[in-house]
Amino acid sequence: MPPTVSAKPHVIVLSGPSGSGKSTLITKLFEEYPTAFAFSISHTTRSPRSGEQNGREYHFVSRPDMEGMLNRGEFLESTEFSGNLIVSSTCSKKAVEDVTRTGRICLLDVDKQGVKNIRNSHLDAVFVFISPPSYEILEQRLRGRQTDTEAAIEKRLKEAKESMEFSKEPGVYDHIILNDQLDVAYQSLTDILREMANQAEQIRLAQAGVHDHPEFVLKYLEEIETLAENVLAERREIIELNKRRDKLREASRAVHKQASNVKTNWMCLNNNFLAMSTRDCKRLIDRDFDQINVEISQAEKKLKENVKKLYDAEKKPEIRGFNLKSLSREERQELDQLLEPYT
Ligand SMILES: Nc1ncnc2c1ncn2[C@@H]1O[C@H](COP(=O)(O)OP(=O)(O)OP(=O)(O)O)[C@@H](O)[C@H]1O
Repeated sequence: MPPTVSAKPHVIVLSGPSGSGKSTLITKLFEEYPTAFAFSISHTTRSPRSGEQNGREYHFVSRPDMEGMLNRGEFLESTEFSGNLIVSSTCSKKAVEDVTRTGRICLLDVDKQGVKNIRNSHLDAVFVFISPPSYEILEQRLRGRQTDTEAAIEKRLKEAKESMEFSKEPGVYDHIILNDQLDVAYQSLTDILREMANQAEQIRLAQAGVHDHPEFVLKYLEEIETLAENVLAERREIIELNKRRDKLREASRAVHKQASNVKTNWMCLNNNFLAMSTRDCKRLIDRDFDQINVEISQAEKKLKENVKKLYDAEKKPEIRGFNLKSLSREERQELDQLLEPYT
């Protein structure tokens, strides 16, 4: 029997000033969860551009049809570009349903008016505001992107002020994510969305009917295998780094233990033997030690992330346990001193 899960619609409304990093975060989200999220397809009264297909980039509709839909209240929000009489809607109710029915989480990237309209629409959604660290940094990012004219930047900055004020109103947003360090902001976003993404995965699995679609199972197993291989590779890397650190530790002990009148040591570097003063030897070993400690903590962090991805895919609960970290140079020196009488 395929798993049974509630098909509760999942919708995320993402909003924030232009340049606050919505697209950057969404791109990362699609990379990590390639199938869990999707945008709804908007309706527009403009004509298709070359290469655009009806129902893929947009639902292309006539102005009277669009007005009919607007009058019947079929849109959650809409925007009118008055100059050329084009009406675009980022989300018709049906377009949202088309996404959620497939078990995917529907992402809506809307401005503050869109947020207001959707809040009033009784749609069951999570509202997330992406905030830049400051107005000045927002300006720098908009300029750095090099996609807008000076006039467009001025307009975006003016609107940013309004939307940042709006975000402070109580009851509008469920979460406000400060996008200062991208990784930290992304982590906050995925903390909010992970549970929803996992549920969406289960809904899709249930709807795909695993018995009727063996290719779905195969794809899932391949995904698990790739994630498990990443975990193994990272573990191997940590073992190798630890071996190198043990060798350095031995070398450090040997240098510290030798008689005080020994001034020169032979160091083996990449198959070459070099004569070095004891001071330089110690300095080199300490530097390598610090470097390897950094590499080990980075590898351990990556291992944790890879294990988490694997567990997420397998729907296992998060592991909680010891948080082992490498000894600092000072801690190692103290330990060496303590162990001195026994070595
Ligand atoms: N945390 C960050 N640190 C530094 N630069 C960032 C960060 N987040 C995003 N950026 C950069 O800021 C610029 C604007 O980001 P992005 O295009 O994702 O914003 P946006 O909110 O999607 O804007 P729009 O609504 O106009 O599409 C991009 O050049 C992006 O690389």
